[in-house]
Amino acid sequence: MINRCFCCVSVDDEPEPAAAPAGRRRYTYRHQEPTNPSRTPKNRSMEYPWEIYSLKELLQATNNFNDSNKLGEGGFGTVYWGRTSKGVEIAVKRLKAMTAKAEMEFAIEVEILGRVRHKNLLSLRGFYAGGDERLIVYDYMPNHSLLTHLHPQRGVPSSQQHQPLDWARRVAIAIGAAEGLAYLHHEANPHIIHRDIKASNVLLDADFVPKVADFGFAKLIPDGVSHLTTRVKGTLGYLAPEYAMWGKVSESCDVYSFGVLLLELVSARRPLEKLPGGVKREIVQWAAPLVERRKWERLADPRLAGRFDAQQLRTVVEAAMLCAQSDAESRPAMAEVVEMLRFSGERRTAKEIVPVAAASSETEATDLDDVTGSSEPLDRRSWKLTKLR
Ligand SMILES: Nc1ncnc2c1ncn2[C@@H]1O[C@H](COP(=O)(O)OP(=O)(O)OP(=O)(O)O)[C@@H](O)[C@H]1O
Repeated sequence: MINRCFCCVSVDDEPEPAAAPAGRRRYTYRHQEPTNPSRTPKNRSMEYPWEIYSLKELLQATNNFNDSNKLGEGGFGTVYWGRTSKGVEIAVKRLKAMTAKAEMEFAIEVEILGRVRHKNLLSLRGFYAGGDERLIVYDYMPNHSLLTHLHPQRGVPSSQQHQPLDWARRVAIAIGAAEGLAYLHHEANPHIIHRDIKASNVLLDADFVPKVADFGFAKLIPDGVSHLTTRVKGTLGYLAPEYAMWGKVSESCDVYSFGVLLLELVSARRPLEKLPGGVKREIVQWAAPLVERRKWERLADPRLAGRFDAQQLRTVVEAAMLCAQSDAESRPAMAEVVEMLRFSGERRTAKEIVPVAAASSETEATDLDDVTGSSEPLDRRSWKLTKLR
């Protein structure tokens, strides 16, 4: 059900709350995010400022939604770059068609983004809703989505493809995105499940600070409810098994998707690969045997050419594998993931990172020893052991 007053939209698409409040863990993770008092909101009834734009203003800003302003296209809309009369760069998502589904996405996005603010979440600047036109205005992210930095972009000449992200940047992106998600799960009130965590929904600002975006599929979780049963939305390759099969959605579905995203970030492999013969392989299936055999270096993006911190890589991959466990109950909470990743990020500064390619080929011959030797079970206990080493 959508309440169509967009300054107090309430959204509820066919939830069936399955109450299991007993034993629900509570986390005290807090981010330090001062709101900017210098901004004068047009809407003072909201905790966070956003504006109701006029159509004229957004037409002017985007040069009448000119094709040359197009940033990209998603399932529900096309996104355009624009500049406001005050000189601010914006991204405007224009809904393609006024279907009930599209309007639902619009309402959810505006509702959720209007109530959250965090350095790692894409900020809502405002919206326009009139006639058949639905427009959402965001901060413009000059470094586009993480996806464009990990995989070659179709139709883009090789000279214009992004340079590979260096290791320090990848770790910082992992930590930032985890913090944004932890805020949604543990701090936002009510808690929010994103439901579509993937590389194209992590945008990068001018300093490559990651911003989790695209809340069109998000769910608000009433207090005391551990999961909801709902129609499956999201993207193949990132879906937690219990969600894909039974539509059971909880914060741990996001944790699973985040695990897939971490593996993608480290390896630059697609979450779902088509093997010769048409068989599809998930990134977790690709990574698991390498993790079991402790072949950490083989998990790294070849374009890094060995320039990564091997210990840090191992910690990030371990965190990813914990997140992407098929048993939802065994997955860590995002607050724990943040802790694991922060620990890995603090281990070394970028300057200390030395190429390990030579070292990895040297260790190849002795790698087999690891299979029977010092391998520990990969669980939270093993992560704690790693941390203590
Ligand atoms: N604030 C922004 N700044 C810069 N680029 C953006 C911004 N918001 C979206 N984009 C770009 O616009 C394109 C379309 O985004 P959109 O969120 O509509 O779809 P998507 O995430 O690519 O696909 P899907 O609909 O499956 O989620 C993406 O390439 C994205 O990188």
